[in-house]
Amino acid sequence: MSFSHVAIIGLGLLGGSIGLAVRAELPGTKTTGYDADPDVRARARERGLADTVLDDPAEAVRGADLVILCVPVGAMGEAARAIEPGLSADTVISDVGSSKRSITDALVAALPNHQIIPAHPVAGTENSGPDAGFATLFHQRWCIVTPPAGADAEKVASLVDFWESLGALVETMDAEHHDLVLAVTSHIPHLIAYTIVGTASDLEDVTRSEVIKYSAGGFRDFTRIAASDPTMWRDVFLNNKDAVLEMLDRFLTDLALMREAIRAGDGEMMHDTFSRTRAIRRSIVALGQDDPRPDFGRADHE
Ligand SMILES: NC(=O)C1=CN([C@@H]2O[C@H](COP(=O)(O)OP(=O)(O)OC[C@H]3O[C@@H](n4cnc5c(N)ncnc54)[C@H](O)[C@@H]3O)[C@@H](O)[C@H]2O)C=CC1
Ligand SMILES: O=C(O)C(=O)Cc1ccc(O)cc1
Repeated sequence: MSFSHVAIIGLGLLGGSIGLAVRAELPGTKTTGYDADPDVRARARERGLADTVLDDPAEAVRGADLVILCVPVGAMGEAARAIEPGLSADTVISDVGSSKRSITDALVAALPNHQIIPAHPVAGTENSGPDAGFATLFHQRWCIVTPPAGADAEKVASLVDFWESLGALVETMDAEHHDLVLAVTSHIPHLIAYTIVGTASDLEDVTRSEVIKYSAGGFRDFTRIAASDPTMWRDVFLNNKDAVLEMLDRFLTDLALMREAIRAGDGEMMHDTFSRTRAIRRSIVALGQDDPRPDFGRADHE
């Protein structure tokens, strides 16, 4: 069964991209949308991020067979409560949040009588808001679906089909495993970027203009990630606390080993580690999972 009416709650980067992608890839599917911010709703109408943008969350989901919540992780429960009056009994409720365990709990608590099938398209940029979305965001990107125990298999299959239609590669796993994997592949890298850019800008003997001027090195890549939305990332760390702390402990142990290698002049240890990590990068490139688009990450890229 394919979905005929998709409602999108939150019309920023992810919600806007879903709306544009549905129009491009599933032209027979109707989209409606809502955002809590009236300025975002106005911009979403101008850009046509959904066929119809409504001023009321319950009206935005009325008649939809799939609702996708595209709001910050910490706002999922509130957004779910606001749509409840407009839902039908068999509407599938999904989301795109970057962590999964706490969102699943919040959605099940808010909508205990509905089919909740959370998902996380591992696709994004450092840009946010209604101008940031683009139709090809999900092409050749993983989307991880995390069905809770007892989820309706047919509805899970429909959600998998939906994401594949938007160009994504889909994997299913449980929410706990998702949170652990994403802690190390996404959440901690963002934490490192936020921290190193903060450290550099706090240095008293390096001026701000020097930080900007000489940022052509590895630092420049960190500044892109450190420009990501503060509300979104605050919510990720508040909601994936256990997995992030577990992976952060491991990372800090490895960082301390690296500090000791530098202190002891242990070039062999450094060379071994850097060779291993270079091989990881090369296997990612060989799998075609780096992004060949030179301007990927820019909202105006299409
Ligand atoms: N930015 C990224 O690269 C990625 C983000 N995600 C996840 O997607 C979700 C959305 O992120 P973005 O689209 O980047 O954020 P965004 O900031 O571009 O858009 C979020 C929108 O939600 C609206 N909103 C907030 N609370 C609301 C509520 N209660 N009801 C209705 N609208 C509400 C905001 O006004 C905003 O327009 C987050 O949960 C994030 O973790 C997932 C993959 C990638
Ligand atoms: O822009 C980047 O480098 C990202 O890492 C985008 C991103 C951010 C959050 C996610 O949950 C998934 C992807």
